[in-house]
Amino acid sequence: MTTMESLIGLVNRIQRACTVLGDYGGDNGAFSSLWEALPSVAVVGGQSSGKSSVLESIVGRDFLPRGSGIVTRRPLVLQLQKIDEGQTEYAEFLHLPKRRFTDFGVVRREIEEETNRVTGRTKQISPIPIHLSIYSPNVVNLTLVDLPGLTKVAVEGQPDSIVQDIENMVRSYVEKPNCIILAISPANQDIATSDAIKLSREVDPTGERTFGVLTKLDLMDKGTNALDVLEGRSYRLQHPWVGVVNRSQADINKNVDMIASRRREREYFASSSEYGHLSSKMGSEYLAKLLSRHLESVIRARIPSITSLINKNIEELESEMDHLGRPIAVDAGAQLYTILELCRAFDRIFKEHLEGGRSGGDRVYGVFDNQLPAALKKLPFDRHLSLQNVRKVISEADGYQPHLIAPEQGYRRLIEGALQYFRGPAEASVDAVHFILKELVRKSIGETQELKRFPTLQAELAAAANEALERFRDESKKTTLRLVDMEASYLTVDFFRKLPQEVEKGGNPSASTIDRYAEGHFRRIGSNVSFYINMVSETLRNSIPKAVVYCQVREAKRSLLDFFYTQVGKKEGKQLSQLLDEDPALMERRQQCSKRLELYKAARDEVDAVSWARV
Ligand SMILES: Nc1nc2c(ncn2[C@@H]2O[C@H](COP(=O)(O)OP(=O)(O)OP(=O)(O)O)[C@@H](O)[C@H]2O)c(=O)[nH]1
Repeated sequence: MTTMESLIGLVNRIQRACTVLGDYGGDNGAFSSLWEALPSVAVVGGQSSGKSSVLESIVGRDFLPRGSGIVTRRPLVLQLQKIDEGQTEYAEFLHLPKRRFTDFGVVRREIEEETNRVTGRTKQISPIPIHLSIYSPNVVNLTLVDLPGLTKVAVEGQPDSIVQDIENMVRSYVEKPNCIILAISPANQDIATSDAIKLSREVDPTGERTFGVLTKLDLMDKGTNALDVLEGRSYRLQHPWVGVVNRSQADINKNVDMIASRRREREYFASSSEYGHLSSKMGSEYLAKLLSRHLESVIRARIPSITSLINKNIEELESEMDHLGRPIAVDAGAQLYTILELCRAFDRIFKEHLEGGRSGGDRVYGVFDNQLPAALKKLPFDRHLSLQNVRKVISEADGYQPHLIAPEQGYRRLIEGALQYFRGPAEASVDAVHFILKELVRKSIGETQELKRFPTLQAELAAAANEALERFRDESKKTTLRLVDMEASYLTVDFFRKLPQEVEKGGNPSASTIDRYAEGHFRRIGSNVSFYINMVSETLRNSIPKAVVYCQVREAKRSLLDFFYTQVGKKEGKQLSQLLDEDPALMERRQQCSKRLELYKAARDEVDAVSWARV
C-alpha cells in the first residue's frame, strides 16, 4: 500500500467512525468535532450546474439519483478507492455493511431510499451523511462530499425554508478551515452569478482552499470561450481552474457510458482550438488526480494536529469518565458484586465514624458521660422520699396490722416505686444513641463517593440500615429495662442488715414524743431508701451504657447490613439492575462520553497504524 492510499484511507476510516458515532460536524454540544478536524472535499454548485455529472465522471459510473427539484437532500460522502485493474468494481454503504453492490442502478435506488429513510417523504433535508464507498480500477483515491445543490426557489412539495436550509447546511461544511471546496459553475453562465463562487468567495476570500470547476464548455455560444475564467483572469484562485465537458442530456438519454464519455472529453480538449494548450490540465480525470494529490498533501500536513487533537480529547474524556464513574456491568453476578462493593464502601465509612477517624462516635460517649448522669440526677426522688410520702407508703404497706419491728413491706414498696423512675433515663439513653447512629448512617451514605451515582441503592441502603437500627433499639430497650427490673426484683440484703437497729429511748413517751419519734422514724427510712437508690443509680449509670453499646453500637458495627445482604442475595438480575439505576442525566452523559472515547481511540489506532506504515 502506498503512502497516498493509506493517508486518504485513514481519513475515510476515521470519517466512517465519526458517522457511526453520530459525529458529522454538526452541533455536538460540549465536544469538539473530530470530523471538523479532518480535511475533506465538499462539492458545491447551483442547481443544474453539472455537479452530479462531475461526480459521476470522476467515479466513471452513473449512480446518482436524478429528477426534478432537490434530489440531493443529505450529504453523500463518496469514498473512492482504487483497486487493481481487472478486479470487480463494487460499491458499499456504511449503513449496509457487508453488502456489495455491483449494479450501480441499485446503488442509485439505495441512495434515494436511504435519503427518504431519514428525511421522510416530506422532501426535507438532513445533515446526517450517507457514506458510500466505491472500489474501482477507474478511480483515484479520493473522498468527496456531495451536498444539496444551491437553489433559489423551492419546488412543489418542498417547504419554502428549504432554500435557506440548504444554504446553511452547505455553509456549515465549506466554512470549516479544513474543507476543500470544489466549486462547480457552468460555463454558459456569467461566472459572477455562480452560486458556488459566491459562497466560496465569502468563506474563502483568498481562494486558497477553493478549486474552481467550469462545466458545459461545449454549450457556450459560438464565438465565445471560457479562457478568461480558466486562466484565472475573471476570478482568481490559488489553484488552477479546471474545465470539463460532461455528458449532455441527450447523451444521458442515449445511455452513453461514462468511460466512453471520458474518452470523448479527452478528445474534446485535445482537438480544441481554444483549449488545446491547456488540454493536459483539463477534464474530469485530471481534476480527480489533482484533487487526490492535494487532499493527500493536506492530510499529511494535518496529521500532527489531528494526533494532538485526538490525544487531548482522549485525555479529557477519560478524566470525565473517571469523574462520572465507569459503566456498570450487565450480568447479574457482576452487578451483585458491584452492589456488595458499594455496601462495603459505605460500611467502611460508617465504621470510621464509630471507631474514630471520622467524627460522630464521640457523641455516643457524650450520651453516657453527660446526658445519662444528668437525667439520673434529675429524677424526683426528693418528692418520692418526702416525709409525707414515706409516711403514707409505710402506713399503707402493712394494712390493718402495723409492722412490729422493721417496716419490711414499706421499704420494699418505697424502693420499688423509686426504681420505676430509672426506666425513663434508660429508654432515653437508648433513643439518644439510636438517633446518633441514624444520623451517622445518613452522613456515611452522603460521604460514600461511589454511591453518589446510584440514588436507588442509596435509598434502599438507608432504609435497610435504619430498619436494622430499629431492631437494635428494640433489643437495647428490652435489655436496659431488664437491668432496671433486675434491680427491683432482688434487693441487696447486706445493705439492710447493716442498717443500725432503732433503739427505744427510756421514759414514758408522751403523745408529742411519740409524734416526734414517728417523724424521726420515717425520716430515717426515707434516708435509708435514698441511700439505697443512690447506690442503684450508680450501678445503672455504669451498666446502662454497657447494655446500650452491646445491643446497639456493637451490633451496628457487626451486622448493620446483614439482613440487607441476604435480601440482595435473593434478587434476580432485573431487580439488581434496578438497584443500580442511575441518575438518567448522568447515564446519558456517560453514554455520550464513552461513545466519543471509543471514536477517539479508534481514530488513534488508525493514525498509529498509518504512522507505523510510513516509518
Ligand atoms: N452538454 C453538456 N451538458 C452538461 C454538462 N454538464 C452537465 N450537463 C447537463 O446539465 C444538466 C444538469 O446536470 P447535472 O449534472 O444533473 O447538474 P446538477 O448540478 O447535479 O443538477 P441538480 O442535481 O439538478 O441540481 C444535465 O442534463 C446534464 O446532462 C456538460 O459539460 N456539457
